[in-house]
Amino acid sequence: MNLKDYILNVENFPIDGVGFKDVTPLLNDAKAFEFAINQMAEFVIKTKADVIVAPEARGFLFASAVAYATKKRFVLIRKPGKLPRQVISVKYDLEYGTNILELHKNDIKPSDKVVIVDDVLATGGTTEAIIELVEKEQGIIAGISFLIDLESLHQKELFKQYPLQKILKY
Ligand SMILES: O=P(O)(O)OC[C@H]1O[C@H](OP(=O)(O)OP(=O)(O)O)[C@H](O)[C@@H]1O
Ligand SMILES: Nc1ncnc2[nH]cnc12
Repeated sequence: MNLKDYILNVENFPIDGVGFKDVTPLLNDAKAFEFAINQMAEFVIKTKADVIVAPEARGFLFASAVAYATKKRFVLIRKPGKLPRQVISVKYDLEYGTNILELHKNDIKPSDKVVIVDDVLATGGTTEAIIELVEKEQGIIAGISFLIDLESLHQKELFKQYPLQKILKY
């Protein structure tokens, strides 16, 4: 199966100059979604991580399915004001704007082995923010899995110090 057949490029969304990778056709196809989740799950098992961490909103779609498939704990990273208990926060830059991400305090325990799952790697700002949040809680990054890598938007070596999965490259 060629998963690229299920990713649409939408020009000038959400702002002029951005080529937006729309993953909804992949989610709309049960076999394509299963195929993608199985590849991510294989990678997550190899990392021997204890915890899967992912950012809202699209990250949740993939990470919760991978957490279910691998029987791993799932910890949420959310945009500001969404998590009800005490949080730690970081600010970061996106391909289209800036953002803040938050993690519930104590969701990650010291020495937890953490794998980050997300749909798209663009500038890497989101993932860098997640790494900062995890490391503030003394978690250890055991791997990072992306469905899509937009290679022109970041340096080639980005995150190479970690076990890294990039299923589709553009
Ligand atoms: O590598 P980066 O430049 O940080 O970009 C990648 C992030 O951007 C998208 O999320 P977005 O913040 O658009 O939120 P959404 O999932 O709620 O649409 C995507 O799901 C990644 O999390
Ligand atoms: N070009 C893009 N397409 C889809 N998601 C993104 N997140 C950041 N940049 C993106």
